[in-house]
Amino acid sequence: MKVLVTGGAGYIGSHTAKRLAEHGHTPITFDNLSTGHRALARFGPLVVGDVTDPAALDAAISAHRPEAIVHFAALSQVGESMQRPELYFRNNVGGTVALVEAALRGRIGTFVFSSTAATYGIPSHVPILETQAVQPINPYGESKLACEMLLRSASAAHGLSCTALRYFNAAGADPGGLIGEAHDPETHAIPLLLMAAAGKRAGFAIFGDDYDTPDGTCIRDYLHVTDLAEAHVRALTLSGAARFEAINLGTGHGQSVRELVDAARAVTGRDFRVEARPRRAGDPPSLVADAGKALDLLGWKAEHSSLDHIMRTAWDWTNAPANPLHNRG
Ligand SMILES: NC(=O)c1ccc[n+]([C@@H]2O[C@H](COP(=O)([O-])OP(=O)(O)OC[C@H]3O[C@@H](n4cnc5c(N)ncnc54)[C@H](O)[C@@H]3O)[C@@H](O)[C@H]2O)c1
Ligand SMILES: O=c1ccn([C@@H]2O[C@H](COP(=O)(O)OP(=O)(O)O[C@H]3O[C@H](CO)[C@@H](O)[C@H](O)[C@H]3O)[C@@H](O)[C@H]2O)c(=O)[nH]1
Repeated sequence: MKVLVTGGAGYIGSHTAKRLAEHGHTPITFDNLSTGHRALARFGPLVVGDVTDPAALDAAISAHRPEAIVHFAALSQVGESMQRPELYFRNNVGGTVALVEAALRGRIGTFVFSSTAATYGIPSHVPILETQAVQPINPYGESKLACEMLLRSASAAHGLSCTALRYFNAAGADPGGLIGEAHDPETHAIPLLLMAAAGKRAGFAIFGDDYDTPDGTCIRDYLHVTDLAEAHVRALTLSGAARFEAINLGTGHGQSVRELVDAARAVTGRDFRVEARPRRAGDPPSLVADAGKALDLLGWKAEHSSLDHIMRTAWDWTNAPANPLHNRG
């Protein structure tokens, strides 16, 4: 199958493109390289373009004739979204509107969308089921929820088959050392910890140690990016016109920020400075997936997501020559 992968030059998109190619599919990456890297788009053709640009989308679709779309292209920093909500709605919602319209013009019937646990906001129950209320607490989560609403309606109106995958925390890197997480600036806990271990940062700040959790720090459900990639390939096989599903992708187990610190020290064998700072705005205390629906519908469960494997592969990637950020301070 030919699959248009928007955002395929980014972290999760590049791992999914690799997995698609391993399954015999052809990923066509469509990316504006705003936060992605040309070097990560190495598993099929790369079209440089913007998802908010209908003409660029039409040109890519008529040149490559994809049968399905996997849509990763988005801005995804919660803090930035609080400062510049209009940018997040324009890029994330505007891009998804343009892409749905292009899919309809190009008669592409299958659409897989990168959604997020941020759609739940502060959950009333953990682990979180897909039936729980979606009440995002920041513009990033709101923009993703708006996209889900469009996809649900477009599915009913036009017979599109749409799957919104609500990721919990993507982490780790492909063990081959050629692709991984390369955000600049980096805001995610695991790469920041490993940059501190590598001496590229002065230390690591824990954002809040006074939460109502066992050790006072936030709990998240960390999922290896190769597990995440496999779920997308399976989602493409879900069929049925006018079908919309929102599916959690997580392990069902949570880890605290302090547990991350311990794992980073154990895997790297290095010590680094760690200090507690005030809470970061917009951080829910605990986000853990109930991943039962993914098992039922996709036959998928996390298989490579031990914290040790996540940390080891992320550490190898921190030090890999192919990492676009390798030589930066
Ligand atoms: N990283 C996580 O833990 C996580 C968790 C939940 C959801 N997500 C979602 O997964 C997706 C991928 O996240 P990521 O961590 O790989 O981010 P990333 O920044 O590495 O990848 C996003 C890619 O999209 C591209 N892009 C952005 N706007 C574009 C536009 N208008 N046109 C074309 N390309 C554009 C960027 O250049 C980049 O290559 C995003 O939609 C994000 O919201 C990520
Ligand atoms: O320097 C840091 C960075 C993070 N954290 C904490 O570490 C945890 C994880 O933070 P981070 O890695 O930034 O991920 P999240 O903020 O949980 O967000 C990720 O996971 C969400 C779904 O759970 C997605 O919606 C987002 O796109 C994705 O970035 C949180 O409790 C943070 O407060 C720190 O203590 N210090």
